[in-house]
Amino acid sequence: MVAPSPTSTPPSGADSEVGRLRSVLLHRPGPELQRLTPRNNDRLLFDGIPWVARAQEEHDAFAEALRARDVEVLYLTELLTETLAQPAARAAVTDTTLTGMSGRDLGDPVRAYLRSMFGDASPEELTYLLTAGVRNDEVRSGIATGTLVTSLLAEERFLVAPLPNLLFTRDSSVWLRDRVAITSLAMPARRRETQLTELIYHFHPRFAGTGRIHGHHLEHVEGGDVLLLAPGVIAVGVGERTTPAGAERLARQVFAGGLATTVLAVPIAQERATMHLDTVCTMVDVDKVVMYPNIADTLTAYAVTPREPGSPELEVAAPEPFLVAAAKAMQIDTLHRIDTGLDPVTAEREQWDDGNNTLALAPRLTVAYERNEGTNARLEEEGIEVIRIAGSELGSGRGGPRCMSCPVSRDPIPG
Ligand SMILES: NC(=O)NCCC[C@H](N)C(=O)O
Repeated sequence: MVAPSPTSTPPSGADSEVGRLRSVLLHRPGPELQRLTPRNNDRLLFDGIPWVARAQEEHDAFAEALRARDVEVLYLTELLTETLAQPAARAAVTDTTLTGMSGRDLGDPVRAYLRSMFGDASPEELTYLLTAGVRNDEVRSGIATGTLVTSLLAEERFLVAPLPNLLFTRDSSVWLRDRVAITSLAMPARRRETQLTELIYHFHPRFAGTGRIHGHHLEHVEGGDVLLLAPGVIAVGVGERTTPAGAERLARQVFAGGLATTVLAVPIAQERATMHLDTVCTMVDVDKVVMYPNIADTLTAYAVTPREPGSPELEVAAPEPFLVAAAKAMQIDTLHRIDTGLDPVTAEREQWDDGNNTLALAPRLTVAYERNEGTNARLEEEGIEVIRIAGSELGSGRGGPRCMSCPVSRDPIPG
């Protein structure tokens, strides 16, 4: 059994996008990516079949770039394995994986077989089963009783689905000040991810005492839609993933918890290219965003505030241009915009390749994919230091440095 690591520094959470990054949760791509095939990649939300060894090299270089700037890197699978050393955690994850919606297609004999497979597995093996999934042919040969499920389902059909999008740790939890929000993912291929993040935050000693909000069973909210524009000001994209009801629920919770005073609900097109707000806009300084110019002039925001301090009733203002509403809520004169690319075609290409999806390590210091040369050059012209990373394979899941990271501790921004 793996002993849980001792509680080190309790996470302080984050109240901005650009405060000095101290600790971050990543997921090194692993065997779950080996499960992608040309027949299932669309359903599993990948645009192609990544070369896994190269994706791991790219990811290791990303993690090393963070460590070189004194950022602590936590790995999701390590935390999960440590969590699974606890019998209560194993029991909880076995139930959520094999019963309810996730286990709906199993039938009793297969469920019982998988239950005993999970029960016999070491924490490392269980982590593997939970992330890489279990295919029918991996069960069919071992199961003793006759079952229609293993007989009729195709060999390559997953009985426990693989989770290739674990790579994008941004989406499955988000820290709001010292509280962590367990999100609720909209796409069926990703729903189980938050069962795992919820398990880690609930059971791992490192997070003992951390307050949690939201939950995987509530209205859809994805972390890629949540931008901490300034302390107390949160923008929430509402589109393909986060629903209006999700944004509304999150607003109520952050107001009730004293975590924010304004939430800006930002409608974004319900398309794959703009699946999250952080695919079109991320912060690179306390008053600067890198933004997709083709939508910059039409993006709007509805400012949501509590009707009275402490009241669960909300006041929803009329929509305003996003940059105007954001600057007003942040109490600054202007939220400056740096465009992705100089012309609409370069902008569209680089937006698609996650040129907007940057991860700030501090004000004016950001990590970006090297391939987005136009955008990176513009960032540097504006005084932003860009740490370039390779992402030819990582990018096949359509996510950049921000999507691949969940900040667990950031310093407050210097006053
Ligand atoms: N915040 C993000 O934009 N995350 C990227 C998620 C990509 C993943 N393949 C998905 O479609 O959900």
